[in-house]
Amino acid sequence: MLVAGIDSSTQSCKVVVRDAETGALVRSGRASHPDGTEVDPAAWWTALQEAVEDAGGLADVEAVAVGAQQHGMVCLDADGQVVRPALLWNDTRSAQAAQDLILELGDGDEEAGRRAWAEQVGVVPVPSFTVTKLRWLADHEPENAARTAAVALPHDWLTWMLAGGPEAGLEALATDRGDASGTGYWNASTGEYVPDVLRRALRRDEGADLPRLPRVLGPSESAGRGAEGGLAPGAQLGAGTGDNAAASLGVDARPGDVVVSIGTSGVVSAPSDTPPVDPSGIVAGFADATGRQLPLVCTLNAARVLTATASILGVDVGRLSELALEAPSGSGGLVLVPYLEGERTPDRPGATGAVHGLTLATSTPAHLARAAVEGLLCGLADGVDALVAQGTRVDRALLVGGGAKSEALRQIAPVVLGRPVLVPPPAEYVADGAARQAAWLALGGDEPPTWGEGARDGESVAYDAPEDPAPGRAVRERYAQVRDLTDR
Ligand SMILES: Nc1ncnc2c1ncn2[C@@H]1O[C@H](COP(=O)(O)OP(=O)(O)O)[C@@H](O)[C@H]1O
Ligand SMILES: O=C(CO)[C@@H](O)[C@H](O)COP(=O)(O)O
Repeated sequence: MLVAGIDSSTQSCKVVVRDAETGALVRSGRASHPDGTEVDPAAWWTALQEAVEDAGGLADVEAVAVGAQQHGMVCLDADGQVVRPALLWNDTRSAQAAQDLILELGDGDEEAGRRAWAEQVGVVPVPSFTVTKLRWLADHEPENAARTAAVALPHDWLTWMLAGGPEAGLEALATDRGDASGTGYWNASTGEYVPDVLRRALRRDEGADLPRLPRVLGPSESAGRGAEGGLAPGAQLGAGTGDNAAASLGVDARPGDVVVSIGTSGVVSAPSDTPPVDPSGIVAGFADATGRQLPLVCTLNAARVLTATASILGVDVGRLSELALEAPSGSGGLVLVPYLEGERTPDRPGATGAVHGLTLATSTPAHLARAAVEGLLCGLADGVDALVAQGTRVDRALLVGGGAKSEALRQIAPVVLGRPVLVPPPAEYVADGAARQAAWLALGGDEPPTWGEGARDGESVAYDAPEDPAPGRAVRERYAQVRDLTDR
C-alpha cells in the first residue's frame, strides 16, 4: 500500500510516495514556489500539480497528507474564492498589529499583555502569526476583511483543494493541532479556539459573525477523500500539519531531541508533554502532530544567510562551506548578525543585518564565511537556551533542512550548540512526516507506524560535542556583545 506526503514550504513544493508499512521511498517530485512574502495560493496549487506530476502522479496512493509552511493567512470569501494573496510567515508588515494586540490584552500594559497572551493562548504575538495578519487586514483592507468568510492556513487550503476546494464548501475545511497552534487564536494547552482573540483581531463587535475556522482534527483523523477528477482521486486525506510538526514526525524526534531546521526559517523545536508559558514570546507553545506539545523557537534568517554570504563572496554554497572551515573558530572576532529579513527571535521586525569586528586580519572571504555560519548558529543556540529555560530536556540536536547539507554548518553546530549533533541522511523530512501521518490514517492504530532503517535513504552522521566547551562559549559571548547593536 502506498501513501504520499507533501511539503509545501516557503521556497518549493516536494512530494514523496512511500510504502505505508515499511516507509521505503518509492518515488518523489518537486517544483519551485515564487519568491516574496505575499503569494497567491494559486501558485502553491500550480507547484503542487507540477510536483505531483514529477512524482509520477498520486492515482495509486491510499492516503495523502499535506505539511506546509506555518501561519500564512489564506482568506476565503463565501464562495470559497481567495480574497487576496496570502501573507506569509516571514511578512513583517503586521509588526504594529502584533504590538497593538499585546497592549490591548494587557489594557495598555505590555508586560501584562505578554503574560495574558502566554497564559490564554500559549503564544505572544509576533508578525509571523496569523492573528496579527488578520488585524493588519482589518486596519488596512477593511473591505477584504469584511468579505472574509473563512480563514485557513496553507496546509488547510491545499488539503481542501485536494478534496475539491470551493465545490466541497467551506464546511469541509479542516486543520490539525500543530498548524492551528500557530494561528494565535487556538490554544494548544486547552485544544480550543479562542474566539475572543479572533474577534479582537478583526475588530468585530460582540454578536457579529466571525469567519469560519477549519475543524481541528486529531493526529490520525481523516479530512475526507480526494475529489474524483482531482490530484489524488479517492485517496484518504490526512489531517496534515505545519512543516515543523511534520519534520518532527518525519525525523521521529523523541524526548531529549531538539530538531534544528535550517530552511528559509531557522527553527529549534522539541517534543514535550508540557506546554510552555513564555511571556517573553521567545518560545511559542505549539502542538505537534502526534497529540503532544512542540515548544518552538523560530528565526527568520537561516539558509538564506548562507546563500546571501556566498553571493557577496561570489562563490556557491559548497565553496562557502570550504572557506568557513579554513577560518579559525570565532572568526578572529568577526561577527555577522544575520537579521537580513528583519528578525522574529529576537523580536526585531525592522532590523537589518550587521558585520562587527572588521580588521585587516579578519577582512578575508574565509572569516566572513565562518562568521555567517557562526552568526546563524548563535541565534539558534539562543533558542535552544530558551527551550531549556522552559524546562525542555535537550540531549542532542537533529539537524535537518536544506542548510544542513553544508559541511561547515554540520561541523560548527556542535561547537556553538555545545551538544552532540546528529545529521540524519538527507531527505525531505517534512514531506516524510506528512507521509507517515498518511500511513497512520491508512493503517490505523494508536501510534504512527514505526518506520525502521528501510525508510532511511542513507546513514546518519554523528558529530560529537567538543571535549572543550570554551571555544564555543567564546563564540557565543562575542556574538552576545554585538547582537543588539542593530536597528530594530
Ligand atoms: N549545500 C548547501 N549549503 C547551504 N545551503 C543549502 C545547501 N543546499 C541547499 N541549501 C539551501 O537550503 C534552502 C532550502 O531549504 P529547505 O529546507 O528546502 O527550505 P524551505 O523549507 O524553507 O523551502 C535554500 O535556501 C538553499 O539555498
Ligand atoms: O514560521 C515558521 C515557524 O513558526 C516557519 O518555520 C515556517 O513554518 C516556514 O518554514 P520553512 O519554509 O522555513 O521550512
